[in-house]
Amino acid sequence: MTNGINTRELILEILLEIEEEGRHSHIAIRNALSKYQFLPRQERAFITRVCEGTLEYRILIDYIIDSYSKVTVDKMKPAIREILRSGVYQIKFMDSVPDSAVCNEAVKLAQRKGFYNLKPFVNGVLRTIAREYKNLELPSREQDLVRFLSVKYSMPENLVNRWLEAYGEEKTEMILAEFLKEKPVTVRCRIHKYPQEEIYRSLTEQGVKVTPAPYLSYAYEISDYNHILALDAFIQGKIQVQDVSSMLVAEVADPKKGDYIIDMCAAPGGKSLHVGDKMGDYGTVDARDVSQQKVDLIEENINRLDSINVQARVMDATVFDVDSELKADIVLADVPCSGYGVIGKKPEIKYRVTPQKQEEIVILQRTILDRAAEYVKPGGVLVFSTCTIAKEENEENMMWFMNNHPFKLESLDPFLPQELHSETTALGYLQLLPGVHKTDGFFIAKFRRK
Ligand SMILES: C[S@@+](CC[C@H](N)C(=O)[O-])C[C@H]1O[C@@H](n2cnc3c(N)ncnc32)[C@H](O)[C@@H]1O
Repeated sequence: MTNGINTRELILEILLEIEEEGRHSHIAIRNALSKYQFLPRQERAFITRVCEGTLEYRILIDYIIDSYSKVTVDKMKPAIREILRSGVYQIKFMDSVPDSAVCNEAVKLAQRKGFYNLKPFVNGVLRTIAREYKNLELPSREQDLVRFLSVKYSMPENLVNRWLEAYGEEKTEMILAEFLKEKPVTVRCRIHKYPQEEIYRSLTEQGVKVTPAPYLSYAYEISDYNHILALDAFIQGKIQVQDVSSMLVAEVADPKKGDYIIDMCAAPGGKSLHVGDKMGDYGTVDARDVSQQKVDLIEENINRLDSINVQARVMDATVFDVDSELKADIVLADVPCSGYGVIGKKPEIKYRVTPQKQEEIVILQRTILDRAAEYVKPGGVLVFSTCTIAKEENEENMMWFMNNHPFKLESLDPFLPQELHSETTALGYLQLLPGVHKTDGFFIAKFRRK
């Protein structure tokens, strides 16, 4: 309890918002924490870790609970289920909290939420688990590889199956393990405007731990700070939060001063602002997204970065815009996708995509690619990207695009660091896999109009 706020209750509220109302975890956590700005850093870190960890390890946690509880997780009331899940997460993964404290807090919370009768149940299940979980065996790897990987790495079986098929056992296990590792935040330094040493100094003077990010010299990984909104380098628009994989899009697009660039799906503006920066104060980036709410996010970033060559507007990328026909030097199609590449940062994604939704996503992506193709001027470039590792959204869409539009793939190698060069990058595309590469899962293909 701090300043009248009960930490466990806040955790329960956040988890219910994510599980019951379908809110994205990072948004639910951010909203809750910004309501209670006065919470000390340690408490904020605890709340964030328990919420993220409970979600990340949900399948393993449910396997543990179901092994010791008479009532299975799927039959429990949502609040009791989340109290138990977050309790098991703390017992299994957080040495800093004594098991007895976890049990006591969970029982008190159940009572406060009106489940007086269930106090003995919560107490019994958690105390048994605390005593015995170390003896519990995982499903047998030899008898059922998919189930084993699913429980060990908390990944739904259908996704494990698909990745085993696409990438084989070794890479799949690397990907699964990587998703569970904690990730630092990556930022792009706006070196065209501010010397990198000045940015480094500003961050470290505020106590931030700064380390070089992989692949790009102007990217840093930052940690050990309370709130990014309080960092001078952020407030002054000297840095932009962005994964290195996403920064590679602007590298590959290779804009020239004065280019006209259409970003079909731009919010919150990461790639638009990056290509804008690469053109100095020249050229125009026409940053579009489907709703005013999304465009507001782009505008917030344009204002913070004081960018003069990026303009945001509402435009549905599936609808043909006659005024854009054959006009753009570069079109960015960073299409909506299943997001499997960023499961490490947004763990709820793994529980949400169904086969039907997967098919709908591919149809939407192809519609946007059809429109994007129409806006590229002869000799111009289309960069297609996603933050997923699903083949149907990446390589299969790329092949489909080549068969249906007068474009050819173009090598990415001149724009990528040597260590990312491969047979496919020489052809014109790159599939980044978490654990195999040092970034989120991400796909980039570069096409030039014939
Ligand atoms: C992967 S995100 C884009 C990230 C962005 N390019 C960046 O680097 O910050 C995909 C975006 O597609 C947008 N979107 C979804 N459907 C769309 C449509 N029909 N037209 C335009 N944008 C759409 C979503 O609102 C979302 O902002």
